Amino acid sequence: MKVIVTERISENGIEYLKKYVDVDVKLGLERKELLDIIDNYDAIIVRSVTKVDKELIEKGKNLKVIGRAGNGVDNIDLNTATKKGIIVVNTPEGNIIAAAEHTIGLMLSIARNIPQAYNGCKNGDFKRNRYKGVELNGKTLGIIGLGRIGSLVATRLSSFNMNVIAYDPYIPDSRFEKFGVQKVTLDELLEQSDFITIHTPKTEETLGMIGEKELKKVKKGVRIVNCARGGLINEEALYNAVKEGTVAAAALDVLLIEPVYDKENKDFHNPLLELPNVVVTPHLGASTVEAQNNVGIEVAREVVTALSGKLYGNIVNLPDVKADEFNMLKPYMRLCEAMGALYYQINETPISTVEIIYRGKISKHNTDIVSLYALKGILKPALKEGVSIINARIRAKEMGIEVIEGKVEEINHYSSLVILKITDTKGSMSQFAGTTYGDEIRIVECLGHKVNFEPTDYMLFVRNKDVPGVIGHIGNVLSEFGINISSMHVSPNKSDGTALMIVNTDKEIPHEAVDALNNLNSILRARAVKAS
Ligand SMILES: NC(=O)C1=CN([C@@H]2O[C@H](COP(=O)(O)OP(=O)(O)OC[C@H]3O[C@@H](n4cnc5c(N)ncnc54)[C@H](O)[C@@H]3O)[C@@H](O)[C@H]2O)C=CC1
Ligand SMILES: O=C(O)C(=O)COP(=O)(O)O
Repeated sequence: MKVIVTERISENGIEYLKKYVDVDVKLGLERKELLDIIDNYDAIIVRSVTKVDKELIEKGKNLKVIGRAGNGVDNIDLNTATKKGIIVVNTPEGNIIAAAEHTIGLMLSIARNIPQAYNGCKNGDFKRNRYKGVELNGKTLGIIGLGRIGSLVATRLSSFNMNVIAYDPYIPDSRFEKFGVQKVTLDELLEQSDFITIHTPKTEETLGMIGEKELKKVKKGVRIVNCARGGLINEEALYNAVKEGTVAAAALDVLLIEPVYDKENKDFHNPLLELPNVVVTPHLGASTVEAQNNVGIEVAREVVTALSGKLYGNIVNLPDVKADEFNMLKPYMRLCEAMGALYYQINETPISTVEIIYRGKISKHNTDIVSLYALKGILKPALKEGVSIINARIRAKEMGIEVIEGKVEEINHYSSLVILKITDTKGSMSQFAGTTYGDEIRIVECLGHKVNFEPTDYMLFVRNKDVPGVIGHIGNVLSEFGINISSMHVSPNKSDGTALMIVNTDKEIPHEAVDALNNLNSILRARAVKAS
């Protein structure tokens, strides 16, 4: 496996990668050079500069993993990566302390005019009254986005005796309580805060979320910090608000358009830099020895794990599963993939709805990843290599399939059961249900029949007349092709005189054998099927 690293990550990360894969560290590549060579690589590792956009991903024909040595993934086209079944991993925890501490550093800087005073000193200006600042003590701090970094800032600045309020519509009240932060609306935050800091990711929704309209609502003299992403606070609106004096000062670690770091940037210009009370740092939030050691080694581990096909860890485009929960869910993943795989092997009609119902103990777990395996199983016979668990949900949606998931704690007989109800476009429903015993998986209901079989790679599904001698006929045909039966399950349907027979065999059943079976009078329909 070959991995390209396009931005500086720590040596410990590179050393780790070298133990498992071929690594090319190519810093400062021009965009065109990267586009030309990307198809040589199975994985790419970047920080915030390399734009892993649609064009690059599409050129990376062999890409399986995109690793982000850091937190924000807005430089990666997640949609295209997901559609292509490429795993995107990041290191969301490794640099959050660094980012929180930098935020606080910036806040103190603009409270006390430290950068300006330092510059003044360098130029022989010791006039203290020019740099009189304000204290954080007793002031109201408004945090937009109370996630990992926002909450670190909250707890640290509470000890400065700040009154901390926050706006974050996506988290439960318990998170505000946990950090001793008052939950407010965005308008309340704007109206009440003496200091505002923003810690949301950059998304379509958050880009420009603090604009002209919002800056009209702030307390006069507010100080604002942005150590998240450039443009979350509209730069033109901020410029005007600082110029007018509504905003007393701003500190930005990030800009909407950032020059390429570590290169000369003669053309770089941003009007905000002309304002004496705006302080800018060159995206330094994650630049500490500790944070870079953390994210370097973490990204290396994540990429190696993902390349080896293990689907847990910080996978951005998969549900969050920890290694121990992943191991516990593994048999259910196999079970659901196998149950799903049966549908298109024994039906032709396109699907309109897939219902996945988790009953019993399994219902208490986060089963999102199990559902992805069910969808992958269902779509695999139709899409072959074009579907993976990364893109299964998108592919299902593209095919017009509605996916419904349900959980019911109550259960009889089994400790856990997963039920798969697949409704086709003509309105008929095929139902499968299965359970696990330790690592073993069993399908216990199939198309209205109570059964009990292990889905394996070589199986025969037979609908036959429920008459004596059919088992012998099937045995004879298979033996003519040198195929051994390893187990057999028969489930008669008393009402119509037919039976469903599931036969597990020791090798693949060729077309000729299936044709021979279908020619038997007692057999209504025989199909060779696979569990995956
Ligand atoms: N300057 C730097 O070097 C660094 C910058 N960052 C940036 O910081 C961002 C935040 O990082 P984390 O705290 O780890 O992310 P996180 O995902 O833990 O927290 C983000 C929070 O923002 C909230 N949020 C999302 N949309 C919102 C909206 N419209 N209004 C209010 N809240 C909203 C979410 O509910 C979540 O609680 C990253 O996405 C990255 O862009 C991260 C590390 C270093
Ligand atoms: O981790 C993040 O989101 C950052 O913004 C840090 O970016 P960097 O890796 O220092 O280019």
